[in-house]
Formats: sequence, C-alpha cells, structure tokens
Amino acid sequence: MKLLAIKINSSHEIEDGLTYFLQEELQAKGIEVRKRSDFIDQGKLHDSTLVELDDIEDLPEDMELTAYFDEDCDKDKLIRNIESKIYTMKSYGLDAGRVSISTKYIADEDWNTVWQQYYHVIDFSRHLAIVPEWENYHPAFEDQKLIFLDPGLAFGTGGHTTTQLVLLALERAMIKPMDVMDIGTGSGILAIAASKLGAKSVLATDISDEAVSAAKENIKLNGVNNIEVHKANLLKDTDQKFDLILANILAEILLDLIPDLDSHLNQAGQVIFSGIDYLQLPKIQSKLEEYGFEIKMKMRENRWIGILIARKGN
Ligand SMILES: C[S@@+](CC[C@H](N)C(=O)[O-])C[C@H]1O[C@@H](n2cnc3c(N)ncnc32)[C@H](O)[C@@H]1O
Repeated sequence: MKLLAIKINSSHEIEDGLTYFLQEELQAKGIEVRKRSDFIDQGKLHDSTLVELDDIEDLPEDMELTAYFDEDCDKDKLIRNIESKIYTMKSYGLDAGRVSISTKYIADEDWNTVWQQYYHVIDFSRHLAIVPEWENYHPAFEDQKLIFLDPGLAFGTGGHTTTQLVLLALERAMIKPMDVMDIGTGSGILAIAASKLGAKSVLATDISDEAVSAAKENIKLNGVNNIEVHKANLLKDTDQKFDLILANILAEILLDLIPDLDSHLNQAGQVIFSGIDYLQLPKIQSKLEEYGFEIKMKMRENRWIGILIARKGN
C-alpha cells in the first residue's frame, strides 16, 4: 500500500487555514510542516552552534507543508481543491507567497516513520499533556493528566490551535463533575480530556465513520470508561441534556448547531465553540444572541477564535 504525498510550498501566513482545510475538508491522513522560521528559532536557541541556514538541506523558502492521502484518491481533484482554497485565502487578503505544489507516491512504511518523527509530546498545561502512544513521558507534576493518542487516525492530534483553545476553555469550565457532549470528536481528544479532567459522563459524536472508530481506539488506549461514542449529526440524534457542550467545527456548521443548544443544556449549562476564523465571529455572535446566549470568554490565537458561551444572565 502506498500513500500520495502532496507537497505545498507557500507562505506561513496560510498555514492554519490550509492545515484545517486539508484535514477537515479533504480528509488528509496526516500533515507535516517545515518552516524556515523554525530553523531560525532553533539557531537562536543554540547560538553556540554556528550553522549557516543555506547549508541546511532542502530549507524551505518560507513554509513547506506535506499532506498525505490514500493512493487511490483523485490526485488532480485534490490539487484543484487546494489551489482554489489558496486562491480564496488570498482573496481574504492573506499573503500566500510563492506557491508551488508537487506530488509523489511513498511506501506506507515510510509514512509511519515520517509520521512518528513529527509528533511529539505536547506538554500543554499544568493539568494536561498529549502523548503519542509510542513516546515515553514523565510529567513534572504527578497529577498532570496524560492523553495518549494515535494521532494518525483522525483530526485531533492536539497540535492544532483550534483544539488547544477548547482545551483551555475546558480547564476553565470544568469546575465540578459534569455531563459533557463532544460534537465532532475526531480522534476523541477532547472527550478524553474531559473525562480525565473529571467529567461524570461524556457523549462523543462524529459524522464520519473513520472518526468514530479512531475515537473508540484512542479511548481504549486511555483506559477511560465513561465515554460513549456514536455516529451522529450535531445534536439531531439525542434528546439528552448536558452541563457542557464542546464543538470544534467550521463556523458554517456551528451556525446550524446554535438553534438546538438551548434544549440540550441543563440549568447553568455552558458551551465551548472553536474553529471560528475571526472574520466569522460576528455571524456566530449575532446568532447566539438571537437564541438567548452570550459569550462569557473569548480567546484568540492567530486567526482562530475559541469562545465560552452561556445563557444570557447566567
Ligand atoms: C476540526 S475536527 C475536531 C476534532 C477534535 N474534536 C479536535 O478538537 O481536535 C471537526 C470534526 O467534526 C466532524 N464533523 C463535521 N461535521 C459534523 C456534523 N455535522 N456532526 C458531527 N460531526 C461533524 C468532522 O468529521 C471532524 O472529525
């Protein structure tokens, strides 16, 4: 079995948008990013070593992003989609730099090693670390919770800003054991984090079969037993009520979710949204207000916004 590797050279300004698009919309099996700035930063960290940047093999002009797909994917269609996404991002005023796209097929075994080379422990906070299943990690605090992941399986390696904004808000919101719903669970990372941070129960759902089986695998890996996983579309297939609802999904999909929030939230229930480009926040905010909600906390990193929401006056 081989994999299709699509290598995109462009400016780092479109990294977040492009990564999200490749994983979320085009269902890339994985992504690897090399940026010129990382080499420069590394050079500053080790300023006793004199390395000429130009001596580094294949140093990217700015950013080199490689996305991996199954070999039977339609290569030409993927490239057309990527080009059109870059074109759209440019029309938002982003500088995509000098763009070039190349492709090659690689053996799956190579992919496994490549994958493992690029995923390491994310020592996220006082309370959470995300640990690829093949890494050994000894937390500095004994009670730091470890989320073990096989990141190769679905969106949600813990490295993406949108995931991290939910984790931050989750630590803030989980002040007692709660019934939690994780909509669009992907790898299951947020559901596992909620469980390890003390949730009473977690319902994790996703519309994709691959995500549902990835989440089940990762939950097994973590040995937690209070998470249920189902295939479902947003809140359409449950009439349960929750103390906390999490959703890291594209803004267009969050807009569809807002009308169903009230009937699925307990008294004093809260919601965490992420995956919102800052340009889309006004749309989300006005729909939330229309349905009786307000934003209690807003976080921003680069273009991404994460928000903690509650009923007005709560
Ligand atoms: C950006 S990923 C988030 C993964 C993970 N929760 C995280 O935060 O890293 C969004 C997930 O939402 C799922 N999704 C998209 N539309 C959905 C819908 N209508 N109902 C449920 N899940 C959906 C996708 O399959 C994908 O796994």
